[in-house]
Amino acid sequence: MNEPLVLASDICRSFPNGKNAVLPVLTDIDCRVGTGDRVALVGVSGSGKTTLLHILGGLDEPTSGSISWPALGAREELRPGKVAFVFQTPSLFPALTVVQNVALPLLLMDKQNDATTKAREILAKFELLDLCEKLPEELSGGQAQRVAMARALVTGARLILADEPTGQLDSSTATHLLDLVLNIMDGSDTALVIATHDETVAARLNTRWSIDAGQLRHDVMPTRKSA
Ligand SMILES: Nc1ncnc2c1ncn2[C@@H]1O[C@H](COP(=O)(O)OP(=O)(O)OP(=O)(O)O)[C@@H](O)[C@H]1O
Repeated sequence: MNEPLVLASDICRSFPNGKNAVLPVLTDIDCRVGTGDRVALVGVSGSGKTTLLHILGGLDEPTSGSISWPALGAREELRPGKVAFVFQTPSLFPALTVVQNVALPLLLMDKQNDATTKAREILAKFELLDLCEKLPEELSGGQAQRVAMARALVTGARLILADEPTGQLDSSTATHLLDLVLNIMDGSDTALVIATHDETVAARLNTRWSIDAGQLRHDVMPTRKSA
């Protein structure tokens, strides 16, 4: 059953824009993310992809409209256990090793006992076991994004929101990251929403949302198998 994780209705988001002016970014947006969904959120730079992801994950609130998380609970209960973010810019803690970075959300959830074991398990799936004791500064961009993805998946969150996770990677590194993510999530109920400029990334996901001039268009794509 495709259970609703996020329901957004008539969402508008505007920002102050100089004296007495506002910048409307999102206008009357309706959307739903259900269990197991794989959504590509596309749109030109500045179209509002990050803004929408932040609203869907409860990091930001709409100016008007309503949003709820029927299967997840209240906004303040979403993170880190139920909703996980992968940010556009590097977000690993520089003083923590790879395995410590990935274990961190489990520690925040008071799951100290098996945090390191779980972190190592997910790092193995991302082909990163040999980098466990490295610091973020010792990683390539592609390795760092794999660690960030591993950290998002380690808690068993039911919704992963990834903001251009491949945006700074070359195409073969980007493809490898996406292959790993889709294979690891294959058959899982966890939903994935990826904001991307990259049409090859978007083509790998079965639902496509595009933002243009504040409006969200929904295109359902034929299901594609991960490589
Ligand atoms: N906190 C803020 N205050 C004011 N304006 C903002 C704020 N956050 C976003 N904006 C504006 O909202 C618009 C949409 O920004 P957003 O980052 O959501 O776009 P995007 O599609 O994710 O862009 P990119 O692909 O370049 O990351 C931009 O014009 C941006 O300047």
